[in-house]
Amino acid sequence: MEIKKANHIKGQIHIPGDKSISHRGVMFGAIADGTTELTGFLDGADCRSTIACFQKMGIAIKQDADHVVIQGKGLHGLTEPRNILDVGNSGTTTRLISGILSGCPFTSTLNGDASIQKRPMQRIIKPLSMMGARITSLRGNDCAPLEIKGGDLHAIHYDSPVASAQVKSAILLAGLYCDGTTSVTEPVLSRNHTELMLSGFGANVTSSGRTASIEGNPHLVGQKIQIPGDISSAAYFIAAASIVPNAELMIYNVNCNPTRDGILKVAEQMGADITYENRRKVSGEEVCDLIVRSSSLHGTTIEGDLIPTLIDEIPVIAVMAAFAEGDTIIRDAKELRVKESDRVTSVVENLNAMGADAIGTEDGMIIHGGRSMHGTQIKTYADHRIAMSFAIAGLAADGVTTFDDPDCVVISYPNFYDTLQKISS
Ligand SMILES: O=C(O)C1=C[C@@H](OP(=O)(O)O)[C@@H](O)[C@H](O)C1
Ligand SMILES: C=C(OP(=O)(O)O)C(=O)O
Repeated sequence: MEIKKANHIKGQIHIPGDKSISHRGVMFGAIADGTTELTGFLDGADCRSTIACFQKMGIAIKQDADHVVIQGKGLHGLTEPRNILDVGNSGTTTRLISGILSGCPFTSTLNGDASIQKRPMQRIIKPLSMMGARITSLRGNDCAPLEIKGGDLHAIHYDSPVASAQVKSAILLAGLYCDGTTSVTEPVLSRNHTELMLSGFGANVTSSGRTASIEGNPHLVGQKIQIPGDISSAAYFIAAASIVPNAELMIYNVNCNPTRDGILKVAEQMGADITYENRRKVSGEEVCDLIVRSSSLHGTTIEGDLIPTLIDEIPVIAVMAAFAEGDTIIRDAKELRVKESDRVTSVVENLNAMGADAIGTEDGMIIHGGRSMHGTQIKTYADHRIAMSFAIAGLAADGVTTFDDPDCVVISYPNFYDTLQKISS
C-alpha cells in the first residue's frame, strides 16, 4: 500500500458499522431470549472474534457481511466451551465477555494475540473477583491468558479508578447475574452503548452522572438493531477532508452519541468546517450525516472530560495537529499507552519520522504544528488506528508513505484503503 499526496478529496461515503455497538449486539443477543437481528454490523476481525467466542459456547450465529442473526439462549443458556476462547486483538471482546463469563457456572479460558497478551486485565479481574468470580491470569502478569471460573456472584458498587467503558460494561454484565443492584462510578463518563443497548433488550439500567446501575436477573428479549456508522472510522475522513486542500466530503450515517463525539468538538475547535445534517435517533443511538470541507487548522488543548469521548481518535487528531498552525497539547490520556500499541510512542515516533515536531509526555503529547511533512515507511506496531491515521498524514505530506503492516486495518475497517482511493486524487 502506497499513499501519495492528494490534490483534492471529493465524494460521498458510508462508513462501516460502529465496532463497540457491533460487539455488544452479538453479546447481548447471545444472552437474550429469542432472535436478535443486526444490520450494519462491522464485518471486521475484532467483531468476528466476538462471534466466534459465542459460537464456541453453543450460540447459533449466522453472519452474511453486515447482516447478523443470533439465536439467543437467555442469561443462563451459554455452554462451557471445549477450547480456549480466542479474543484475537480485541480488548472489548476480552473485557466484556469476562463480565458475562463471571456469571456462568463453568470454567473458560480466554487468550488472544501478542498485543492482547500485554493489555492490562487487573482492571476487570479486581471488580469481577469482588463480585465472586475466580479469575486467574495464567502467566501471573495480570494479562491474558485468563482462566475464569464463574457463578455465584453478588452485587457490588464499584468506584472505578479508570474511565473505561470496557471496565464499566464488564461489571454491569456481571451484574445481570446478581440479585439486587450493581453500580459503577467512573472518574469521567465513558461511552454509554452498554447502558443504552441493554436497556433496549429489557434490562433495568439507570445512569446518573458518572454512575451507571443495573438490576440483576432481567428477562432479556432479542431485538432488531440497526447499527450506525462508526465515528472512530469517520474520524479518518473528517481529518482527511480538513487537511487536504480542495476537499468536500459527505459522510453518511455517523453515530454522534455525545459520549463519542469529541472528535467533532475538537475538529471544530481547531477550525474545521463541518456541517451537520439529518440528526436522528436509530436504535437508541444518535446519528447524523456530515459534510466536511478543507480548512486551515490551528492548534488546541485536549484534556479532562473530553478524553474518553475521543480516546481512539487521538492518533488521527495528532495528525491533524501536525498539519495545523501552532501547538496542540493532549493531556489526561494515559490510557493511550495501553491500547493495541503504546499510542503515545507509536504516534510521536511516526509523526517525527515524517518531519513533525512532536514530544511524548507521560499522559499525552505536545505537537508543534506547521512543520513541513514528508512520506516515509510507517511503523504500524500492528495497530489499525496507527496505520489509518498515518495513511491520512500521507495524503497531505510530500512524497510517498508506505507501511510495514498495512493489512492491520482489518481489525476495524477492512475496506479502508478502497474508500480512501475512491475519494482522493
Ligand atoms: O467499550 C468499548 O467498546 C471501547 C472502549 C474504549 O476502551 P476503554 O474502555 O479501555 O477505554 C475504546 O478505546 C475501545 O476501542 C472500545
Ligand atoms: C482500543 C481499541 O479497541 P479494543 O480495546 O477493543 O482492542 C480500538 O479499537 O482503538
